[in-house]
Amino acid sequence: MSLLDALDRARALRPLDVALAQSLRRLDPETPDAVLVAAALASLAVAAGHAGFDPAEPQRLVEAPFAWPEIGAWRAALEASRWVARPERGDDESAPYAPLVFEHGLVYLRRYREYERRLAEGLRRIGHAPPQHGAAGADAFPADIDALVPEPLAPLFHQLFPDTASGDDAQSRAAAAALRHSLLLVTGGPGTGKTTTITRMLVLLAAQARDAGTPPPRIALAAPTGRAAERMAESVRHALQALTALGVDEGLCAQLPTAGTTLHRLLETIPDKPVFRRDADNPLSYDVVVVDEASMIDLPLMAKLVEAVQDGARLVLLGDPDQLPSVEAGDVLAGILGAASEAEQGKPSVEGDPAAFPARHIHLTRGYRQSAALDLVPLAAAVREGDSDTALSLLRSGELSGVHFHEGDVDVLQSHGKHLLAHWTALAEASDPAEALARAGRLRILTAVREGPQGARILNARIEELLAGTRRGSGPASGGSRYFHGRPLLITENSYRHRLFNGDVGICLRDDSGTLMTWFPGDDPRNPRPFHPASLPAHDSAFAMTVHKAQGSEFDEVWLVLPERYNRVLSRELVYTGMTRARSMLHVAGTACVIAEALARHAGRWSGLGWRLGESAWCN
Ligand SMILES: Nc1ncnc2c1ncn2[C@@H]1O[C@H](COP(=O)(O)OP(=O)(O)OP(=O)(O)O)[C@@H](O)[C@H]1O
Repeated sequence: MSLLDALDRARALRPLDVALAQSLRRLDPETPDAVLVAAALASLAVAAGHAGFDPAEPQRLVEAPFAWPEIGAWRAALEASRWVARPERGDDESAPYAPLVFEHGLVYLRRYREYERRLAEGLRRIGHAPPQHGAAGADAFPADIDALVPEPLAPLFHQLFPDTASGDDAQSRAAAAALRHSLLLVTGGPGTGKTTTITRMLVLLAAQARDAGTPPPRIALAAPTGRAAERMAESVRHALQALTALGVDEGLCAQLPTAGTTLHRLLETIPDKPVFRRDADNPLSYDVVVVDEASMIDLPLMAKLVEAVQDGARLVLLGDPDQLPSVEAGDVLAGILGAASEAEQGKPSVEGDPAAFPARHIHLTRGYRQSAALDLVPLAAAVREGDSDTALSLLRSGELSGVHFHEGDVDVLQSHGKHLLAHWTALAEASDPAEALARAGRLRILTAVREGPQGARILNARIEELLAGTRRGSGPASGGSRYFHGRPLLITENSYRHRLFNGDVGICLRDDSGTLMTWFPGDDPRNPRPFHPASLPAHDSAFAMTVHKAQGSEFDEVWLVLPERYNRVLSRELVYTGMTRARSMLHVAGTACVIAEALARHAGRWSGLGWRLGESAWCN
């Protein structure tokens, strides 16, 4: 039996992966099995979040033991195949007749290789163009931040960044760099001031335009999910309030947008098409595009975003590189950051050097949001570094304020049901939908997986049962309907018609007439938007949700529930992302063994973006 058939029989491949390989076999029955298997695995790799597949490590995709081709022979078969293109240079378009590309050790589906190439090209285009708004051209990192700030802006700069004088204020450094560079990456953990810094930078740009007598910069604030866009806009509004309180010119502050949008909305989706209205031929009419939660953006979306940024505009990407990468083919942020760091270390100046990747990367480390109630910093650092000994001893010590470890607890509903249930029953007692939504955000169970006893699906079903038990006898309307007063709902697909997006959470409540409606946050937090449950896009209960779905959200109290046994979705990024969703209290339930196994695993992805953006792309 061929390896392809063996993999298919063992259900190691998806039907789509097998269909791709079989179509190549049909078109050319002489196609070697090794090439067919590589095609199927390149397709499977995309579903697992990779851009391509490395034939040197097939077991990273398929754990079960198979007789994989010897790597030298496998590469030789790929190189000789008519189905496999081998572009000479990283920036050459690959031949359209070949469905596969073998490049820099990775086998790609052509479409994904092209996304990577187009993304690299787009990032270079943006980075190399001097920004139309603001001063262009600069030394990389002079010791004196003031040297980066044009003279007339200096007083405002010091008003916005009073700590600049200390010389090591990363926030002012980021803003000063942003004034001069078109492509800026600002990274840091939660609450390190990414949004605050960028808001101040945007005020500087507005001031610069005003001084120059040019129109104010057109600014877009966007994020991959509706919830993340909303949170970002909220942070911008807070930052602006703080600035006006500091005496910063209100007229300048008023020029900044105070609403965010999803990337899909920004780029303007076309129903049932994988392309957007906004693209290279019809670019976005913004001078500055600020995108939050960049770690969540997958390769195709990032490629399309970058292509739609007009010449001379700025692109500012904000994100936390230690969070989970996007579910879809990605780890795009990691690739860009890798190349940006190399560019910084290797080159004193990027101007005029076409080979260097022209991005500025500032990493913010000082946390400003830390609530006195939650001491997460040392634990998050140990998790990020994969140091399970330290993480476990911190968890066990009980010394971190607000952090509770329920070691070995595999059923939090059994052990802490009373506390948890009290929270959910209180949702039904809220005086109005806005209050109920605010209460719903106070506590959330986050799971690593969807299926299994510690998965979101079973936990939600059990919680519904428990709540039905508490409601029994409280009136005829409390019967067995899936939609009951006080049930929080999680939207699981984007619906532009409803303005509801994957990850949005609403709550079912009866209105004044007794009709059960589902309420979702609106533009005005005091006025949630009601929808009839039957009209909603795909949804689930939201008592418990996966860490993946919770990306971009925060809750006062998080219960991070890990599976009893190791599961391959576990990684240090997943644990870090789950923990850092907590604002004031974190509970971790799981075994030491599973935590150690999770922290040993890095959710890294196969991607060629790093080298493509680096110099090697130009001499491949
Ligand atoms: N330099 C500063 N001095 C004092 N407070 C600050 C400073 N920078 C940020 N903050 C405060 O820290 C909090 C978090 O800031 P901000 O929302 O900008 O962080 P963030 O990195 O964007 O967070 P997240 O990743 O959660 O979106 C805000 O309350 C903000 O006012």
